[in-house]
Amino acid sequence: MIDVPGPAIAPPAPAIQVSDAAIGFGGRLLFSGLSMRAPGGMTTCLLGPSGVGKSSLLRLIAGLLTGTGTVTADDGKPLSGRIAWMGQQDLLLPWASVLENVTLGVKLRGGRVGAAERARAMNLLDHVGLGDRAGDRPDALSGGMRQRAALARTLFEDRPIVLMDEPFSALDAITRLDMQDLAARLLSGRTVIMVTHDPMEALRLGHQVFVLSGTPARLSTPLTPAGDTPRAPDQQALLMQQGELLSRLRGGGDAA
Ligand SMILES: Nc1ncnc2c1ncn2[C@@H]1O[C@H](COP(=O)(O)OP(=O)(O)OP(=O)(O)O)[C@@H](O)[C@H]1O
Repeated sequence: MIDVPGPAIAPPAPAIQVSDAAIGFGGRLLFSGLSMRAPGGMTTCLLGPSGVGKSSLLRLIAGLLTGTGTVTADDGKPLSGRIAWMGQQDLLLPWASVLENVTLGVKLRGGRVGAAERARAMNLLDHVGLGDRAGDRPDALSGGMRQRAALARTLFEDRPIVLMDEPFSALDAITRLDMQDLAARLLSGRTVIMVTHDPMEALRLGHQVFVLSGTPARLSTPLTPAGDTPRAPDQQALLMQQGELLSRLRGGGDAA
């Protein structure tokens, strides 16, 4: 957890268990009998070909999509209210300042943004390197800065579970590496499930990496890269695992 002023320390992040999940649209089954565990306080990455059902699985976990099966936390408490979401589009309100965007959740819940909330948001903006841009409108920021603002907004919600759907895919390669470093640092200790198209991103950030593939889709046995995150992209072991993931993505991988 990052050092932010606030009344409470976030409790330990729970593990998430998906059991026997199935989703279909218009008579087409994306997957069925799918089970997956995302360990508490760790990052689980999900790769797979376009259209296989990664976002649908993430939305099912978020409770945004109805399917069958169960999604539970291992502490026995409901998931509702404990999940923050970050997607590919930053969804910043163009007429609000960066600071107002970060604290938006308070207003959406009918609350008032007071000095404590502003201080916490400013602290987060400092952490993502936007402390001096708090008063700017989002259209004055670069794409990378906007994603950093979106990350600050996600962190402001201070939820133990963070679901991320291709959060960095719109960024150039270098900005993306920087964002991965930042995310690994700031999301440490939370239970994160991240959908990405980039095997190296998954290997840099994930404590476990699944590939979802096939029709209907199945999950591979997870890869579990060694070492702390974010891992250096030029590690020999990571490059070999990248090859393994690419082969799984092309359909040659194992399915659990
Ligand atoms: N609400 C919906 N109604 C009907 N079909 C849907 C809906 N949501 C997703 N689909 C379909 O389900 C399939 C899987 O979509 P999903 O977005 O989960 O895939 P994905 O693996 O995340 O793809 P991508 O990597 O391209 O984002 C697609 O064929 C998509 O058109």
